Amino acid sequence: MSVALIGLPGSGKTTVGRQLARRLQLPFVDSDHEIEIRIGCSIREFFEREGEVRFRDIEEEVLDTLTQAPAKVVSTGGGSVLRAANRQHLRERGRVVYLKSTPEELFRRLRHDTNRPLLQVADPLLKLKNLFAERDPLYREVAHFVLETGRPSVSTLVNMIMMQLELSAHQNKG
Ligand SMILES: Nc1ncnc2c1ncn2[C@@H]1O[C@H](COP(=O)(O)OP(=O)(O)OP(=O)(O)O)[C@@H](O)[C@H]1O
Ligand SMILES: O=C(O)C1=C[C@@H](O)[C@@H](O)[C@H](O)C1
Ligand SMILES: [Mg+2]
Repeated sequence: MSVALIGLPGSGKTTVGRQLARRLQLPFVDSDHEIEIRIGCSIREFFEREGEVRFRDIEEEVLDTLTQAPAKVVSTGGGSVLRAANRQHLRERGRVVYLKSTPEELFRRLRHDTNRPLLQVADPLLKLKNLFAERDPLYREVAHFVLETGRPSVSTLVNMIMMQLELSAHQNKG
């Protein structure tokens, strides 16, 4: 069964997803990366040229494909939960882990980053606070497990996810 990681930009979906895939011996796929292959340019460029709605259409198609067999670890784009179709595909077709981070923590991590289009604004911390307010309820709705990313290292987070997955596999059997 596939595992999808969801959360705000910078919450660690790609970093944690890669290590988790290694542990589970499953292929790792980053949906943003798949989208960039498909559009033939960076997401940032595409956002500027074609706008967000076109981007979300392509994201929906890519997620529909990635949530189907074969099993894999999927690190999703931060906005993947905005569309109901994506929420349904993610939740019903696999296990979903929400990497929950505070806006302040993300701001510290991403201050110097220029690749995340939504954060190229005058006040990125305010933007992160707004994104959190809008999306945290959606992430929680979709997730089977929620992990706070504040203190744990990446490898601790991976261990915690492994434990949750094993626990839920046992519960499903019993
Ligand atoms: N648990 C953690 N503790 C400390 N730093 C972390 C942790 N997880 C990720 N990071 C760091 O935060 C930054 C963002 O991580 P990453 O690129 O994996 O986030 P993401 O969720 O994939 O972001 P995006 O949605 O924009 O693709 C990276 O520099 C990464 O090394
Ligand atoms: O949070 C978002 O809406 C986004 C996050 C990135 O992962 C990309 O998917 C894109 O930049 C949009
Ligand atoms: Mg990523």
